[in-house]
Parts: sequence; C-alpha cells; structure tokens
Amino acid sequence: MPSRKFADGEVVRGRWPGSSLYYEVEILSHDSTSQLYTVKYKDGTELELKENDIKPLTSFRQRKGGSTSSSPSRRRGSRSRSRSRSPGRPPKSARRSASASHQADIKEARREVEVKLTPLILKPFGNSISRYNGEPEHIERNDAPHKNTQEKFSLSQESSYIATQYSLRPRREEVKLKEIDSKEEKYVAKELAVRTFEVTPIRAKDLEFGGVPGVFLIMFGLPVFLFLLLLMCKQKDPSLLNFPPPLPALYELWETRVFGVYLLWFLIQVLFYLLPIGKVVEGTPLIDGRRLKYRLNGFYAFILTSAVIGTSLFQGVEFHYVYSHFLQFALAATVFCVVLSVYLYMRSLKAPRNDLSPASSGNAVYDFFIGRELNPRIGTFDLKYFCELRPGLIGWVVINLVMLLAEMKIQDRAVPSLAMILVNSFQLLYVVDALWNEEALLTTMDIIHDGFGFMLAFGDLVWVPFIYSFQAFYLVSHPNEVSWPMASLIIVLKLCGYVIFRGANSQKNAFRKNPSDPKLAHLKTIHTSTGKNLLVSGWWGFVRHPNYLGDLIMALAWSLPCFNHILPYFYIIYFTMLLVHREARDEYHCKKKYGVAWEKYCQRVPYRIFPYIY
Ligand SMILES: NC(=O)c1ccc[n+]([C@@H]2O[C@H](COP(=O)([O-])OP(=O)(O)OC[C@H]3O[C@@H](n4cnc5c(N)ncnc54)[C@H](OP(=O)(O)O)[C@@H]3O)[C@@H](O)[C@H]2O)c1
Ligand SMILES: CC(C)CCC[C@@H](C)[C@H]1CC[C@H]2C3=C(CC[C@]12C)[C@@]1(C)CC[C@H](O)C(C)(C)[C@@H]1CC3
Repeated sequence: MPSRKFADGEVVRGRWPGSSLYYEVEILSHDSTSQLYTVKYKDGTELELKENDIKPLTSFRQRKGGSTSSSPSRRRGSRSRSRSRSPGRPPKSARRSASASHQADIKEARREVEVKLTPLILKPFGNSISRYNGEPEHIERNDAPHKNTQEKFSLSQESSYIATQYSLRPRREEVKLKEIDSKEEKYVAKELAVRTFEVTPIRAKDLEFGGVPGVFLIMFGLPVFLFLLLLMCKQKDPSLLNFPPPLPALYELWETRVFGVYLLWFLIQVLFYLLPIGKVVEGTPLIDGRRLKYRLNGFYAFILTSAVIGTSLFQGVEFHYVYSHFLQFALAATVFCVVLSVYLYMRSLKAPRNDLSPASSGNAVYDFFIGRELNPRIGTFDLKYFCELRPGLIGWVVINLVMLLAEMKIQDRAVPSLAMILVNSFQLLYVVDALWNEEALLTTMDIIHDGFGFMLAFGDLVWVPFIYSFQAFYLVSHPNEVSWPMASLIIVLKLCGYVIFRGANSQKNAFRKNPSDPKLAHLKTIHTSTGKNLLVSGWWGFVRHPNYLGDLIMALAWSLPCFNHILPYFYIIYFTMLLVHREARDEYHCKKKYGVAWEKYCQRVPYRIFPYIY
C-alpha cells in the first residue's frame, strides 16, 4: 500500500484549486486508491487535494510578512494589499497610459479575481445570468470562427470552468486597488458577470412536483399504485371492471427471507461497483469547483451479474421463487427504499452547505422527496450514482429473465413466446446501452440537479425494476401471439426509436465534450453568453428533445407485443407523462441558464418532443 505523508487531523497548508495560494487546512481523510486527501478549509469548505498540493505548516512559517489569514475568503484583503505594494509594479499613472498595459491589468485583474475565490452556495440559474442574457445572440456554424467568438471571452477552458463554479464578481475595493479605468472595469465586470452565479442562501422558492402537497401525494400514492397495478395484473381478467383487485393482508406481503434475498442482490451489486476495474472519470464541476471521481464499471457489473445468474441457473437455483413472490419483492424493495431515504435525509442534515442539491428548498417534506444532499457518498462510494444504474436497472433485466422462465413454466412452453422474446431483447438493449454509455449519466439532471432522496431512491430501486418489467410480468399470465409480420414492424419501430435516441444523445454528448469536434463541424449552433453553445441543426434542430422522442418510440415498441389489453400500455402513458414533465423542467432550467439564446432556439426549433404536435 503506498505510504501517505500527512496524517488525519494534521493541520497543514493546502493549495486552493486553480491558484498558487495555500491556506490552512485540516486533513480529514486519505483515499489510498485515488491518492487524494480530503481536507477542510477554515471556512468549512471540504476539497480533495493531491499530496503535491499540500505543504507542512513549517514550510510557510519562516516566510516573513506572509498572510496569516486561513481561508480563501478571509485572505482577500491582505493579498490585494501585498500585490499593490509589489516593488516590480510600475506607478499607476504609467500603467494607465498605455493600452497594452491596460490589457495586462485586465488580465491581472481577471487572474486576481480568479484566485480570490470563495466557495459559495450558488443559485445556479441566478439573475446575473438572466440579466446578461439580454445580449444579442447569433447563430453560427460549429467551426473555426465559432471558436474565435468563444476566445473573445478569453478565459481558457480550464479557467472558464473554474469561473463558472465561483462568484467572480470583483469586489469594489479590489477594483479600486487595481485602478482600472471605468471602461476596462466594465469590460472585466461584463466578462465576469457572464459567468457569475448569484449567491443566495437556500430559501423558499418555486417548488416542483406540486410543492409539498404534491410530493406528499406522490410519496404515498406511487407505492399504493404500484401494488394495485401488480395485483390487477395477477388477475385472470385485468380489466377496469375488475377494479379493485382482491387485496392481500399486509403480513402476507412481508417475508423476511425475500428481504434477505433482496439485500443479497444489493450487496452483490455493491461488491461489483467497488471492483477496481473500469476507467475513472471526473463528473461535472460542483459549485465549489470540485469534480467528483466516478468509476465506470457498470458494464462489467452487468457481465459479472450475467455470469452469476448463468451459473445459478446451471446449478438449478429456483428463479421461479422471484415470480411467485413478486409482490413480496416489491414490498422488500419499497421498505429498503424508505429506510434508505430516511438515512439520506438524516445524513444530509450534517452535510456542508456546498454539498446540498440546488433543488432542495429548506422544507423537510419536500427535501425528503427531492433529496437534500446532491452526491451523498460513503468514502468514495457514491450512493446516488450507484443506485441509478446498478441494482434497479440490472435488476430489471434479471426480472425480465425470471418472467421469461416463468412464462415457459406456467404456459408449459418449450420456448418463450415471440412477444416475450421481443420485450426481453428490446429492454435488454436499452439497459446495455445505458451501461455502455454510463458516462453520459454524469450530465443528467438527476446527477447534476436533483438530490438523492425518496424520488430517485424509489424511482431507481422500486419503480424501474417492478414497473418497467411490467410487460414481461403481464405476458406470463396473459399470453399473446404475435405474428412474424407484426413482429417485424415492431422491430423496425424499435430500431427507429433507438437510432433517434442514441443519435441524439451521442450528438449532444460529443458536442458537450468537445464543441470543436470536426465530426460536428457541419452542425449549426447558437452562441449563448454562458460560453456553452446550443445545437440548432442535426437531431437537436429537429425537435428540442429528440432523445425523448426516440425513447417514447422505443417505449411504444415495448408495449405493442402485448397489444391485446390496455394494461401493458400503462407504461407508455406513464412514460409520456414523465418525459413531458421532465421536458418542462429542463426547459425552465435552460431558459434561466441561456435566456434570450434559449428563446431564439425555441423559435428556430418550435416543437418540444413530437414534430408538428407538441
Ligand atoms: N427510461 C426512463 O425512464 C428515462 C427517464 C428520464 C430520462 N431518460 C432518458 O435519459 C436521457 C437523458 O435525459 P435527461 O432528461 O437527462 O436530459 P437530456 O435531454 O439528455 O439533457 C438536457 C440538457 O441538454 C442540454 N441541451 C438541451 N438542448 C440542447 C441543444 N440544443 N444543444 C446542446 N445541448 C442542449 C441542456 O444542458 P446543458 O446545456 O447544460 O448541457 C439540457 O439541460 C434521455 O435520452 C432520456 O430519454 C429515460
Ligand atoms: C416520481 C417517480 C416515480 C419518478 C421516478 C423517475 C425515475 C424512474 C426516472 C428518473 C430518471 C430516470 C433515468 C433512467 C431510468 C428512470 C429514471 C431513474 C435511466 C437510468 C434509464 C436509462 C437511460 O439510458 C438513462 C441512463 C439515461 C436514464 C437516466 C435517467
């Protein structure tokens, strides 16, 4: 095991990211895998630093006149003064006269502002951006001239990343100290304001999902709805005339053994997640500039799970148990999710402000639902990221397989029905695609915006495995013969949906990763004042959410093999509602983020999801 230089609890100096300034920090922990130290600054900020960015206190104490301030924020004043006293600096009048030195001053001021960062609670779509978005925008091709336009705003990609993470609003006294004339001051302020987020304490704001009453209803309504749906599906004739289905007593639904099997499943997935295989990538920058590290091994977890399931089948493990105790499994997952949500809420009460989700509101009920903490982690174990793709999504494929085997057993078939094969293979493709493109998850609303609370815990661990497998569950007790011509049409529909879904997601991901990617040079873009551009041709010029369109077409193809009843269409109805609502949430955020540029985009691309319809 590699040795570490600094011990937990030791007080040292840590470099402030993006600057050459060192502040007093306390070592909180050390991760031997990533070789990063978690340190705490005096103002409470916790960051991960490399060993090279940490120095013992003694190496600073001998420096005469060094600042004693111990947090980036408290250091501001002294640093400004010491810089202005620098013997190498020409008198201010001389600096004022030459435009070249004006430019140098601007650069210096910018650098000064950049390094004097205070991690703050940010309101990500704050007024300053909206105000600045009053600027005229223009549409251009995504090629070299576009790059120049971006460079006009002169911050390098790296520094612009830092800039977007901090309040870079120059303090008045600092600007005075720099003695930049008003024109230049405006220029600097204008540049900085573009990337400035308004600093606000978390306060009451517009709540989504119908506010507190809405989330209260969802939290109680969805589990009830889930059980009613599963009970309905178990009936021979699941028509609405037979509603409500016979309700079992609650004690009949609870089985400790089932809960044990569920926990075992969860722990196996934890184990696979922790395996040191797969690339480690950085997530999008957080409000305090940190970028969390994520290991991309979802696809490996899937392969390993398949090996375990295959071996168990070979060993004669009775998978029918999952089908015959399906409701008990759904209850076990729901109980687990409630316990997890309570844990998440409790631990979030101790979380530093910087770690809270921008969606949290300060209202306990709402925050319990939406999640208070953005990225709850136990060491390097990221709870939200893990739950989003592993136990539920892989669990969905396993449940589908269980249903396929159950269909063969119950209907006494030598081979599964064509409908079951279609449903299984379509959904397998969807899950494998998500795991293969795992990195894309890091830029979704769920990871960047929503906290980890009941909504995602229930969505990931209960809703996805038990509702998304509904078509397969339905087919076990309600056989439906699909002809080959019909199957061919459904396959074509599924492939069309997949091409749109994958094409749109890959195009956007590639553009966000490298806006000057030569492969995207033919696409038109709208320049926005945040520095990020919007695609306005290609898939994203067709409708504003082409990926949702593709997803919905695929969802239709999943339901069609069960076309003899309305019940399996519940999925497409629910999914349309989910994506229409999600699209509205995303529009709201994008409008705040991009202002006039977004409105221009909406004019250019008038339809949200369905061309000429919506
Ligand atoms: N199966 C399910 O239950 C389910 C549920 C939800 C979502 N999904 C799928 O998950 C995938 C991800 O969905 P998502 O909801 O996270 O949203 P998304 O559509 O992938 O991302 C929206 C973001 O894309 C960027 N964007 C929007 N328009 C753009 C344009 N013209 N050019 C460049 N960037 C643009 C904006 O972010 P920035 O500008 O900040 O980059 C916007 O916030 C989708 O394929 C969706 O279908 C599936
Ligand atoms: C109120 C609740 C019922 C809402 C529950 C919503 C969740 C079921 C979804 C929210 C985000 C979704 C999502 C996927 C699955 C469903 C959600 C968790 C996803 C993992 C499906 C595969 C995709 O490829 C994806 C990885 C992009 C996607 C991410 C978002």
